[in-house]
Amino acid sequence: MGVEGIRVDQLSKRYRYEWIFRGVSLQIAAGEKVVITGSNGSGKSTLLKVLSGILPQTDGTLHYRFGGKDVDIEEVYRFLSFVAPYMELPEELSVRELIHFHFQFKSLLPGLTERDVLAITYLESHGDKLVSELSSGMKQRLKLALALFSDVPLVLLDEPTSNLDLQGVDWYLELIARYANDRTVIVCSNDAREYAFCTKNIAISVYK
Ligand SMILES: Nc1ncnc2c1ncn2[C@@H]1O[C@H](COP(=O)(O)OP(=O)(O)OP(=O)(O)O)[C@@H](O)[C@H]1O
Repeated sequence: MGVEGIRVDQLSKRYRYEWIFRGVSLQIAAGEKVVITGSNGSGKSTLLKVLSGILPQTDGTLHYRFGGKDVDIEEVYRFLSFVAPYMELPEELSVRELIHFHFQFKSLLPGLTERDVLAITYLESHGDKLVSELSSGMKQRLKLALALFSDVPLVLLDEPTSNLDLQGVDWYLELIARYANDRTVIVCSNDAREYAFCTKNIAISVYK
């Protein structure tokens, strides 16, 4: 029986002739908090996308085990939520509609309601606004809340505090502490504040 979490063996990714990372082997246990660090353009987002199953690797293998079962790479999206600057929200829905829509596909964490999601994101008075009408910080809070309030074992966060002010960063850290305790979190970041809770560091430069 495998260990709960993610196991990666000799993972490599190349875009045309450019190797982005080579020979990444690691084990991420269930509940572990991991940060991927590296300079701009070093491959953090690429590694996160490969770990999520969105992007195919060039070489190597990925094994996922969640809820006591091995999970196929094609099915892994069901077990994760993903926040990234390059992932857009549907702009034509209202905030309330988007929350309702999202939680038809992912279960809400037990004990929470869609109304709680609005309240916790401080968007109660903006529920009828279109997503396109939100400020960039409001959109980021909404993205983070949809991801962290989804009942999934794996949360992937690429630059989670982009567009957040200092208060927003504190809000995000509280959310992680309160709702992500028992879940695996992988953060791509170069901002120490947003990964202070991480206990394992994957430095992309090691795999060049
Ligand atoms: N779809 C693509 N096709 C070809 N090359 C790509 C593609 N996506 C990314 N790259 C290249 O892969 C390298 C790593 O990009 P990536 O976005 O993973 O870096 P990053 O560490 O997340 O950067 P940043 O800190 O700026 O967000 C860059 O050289 C980039 O140009």
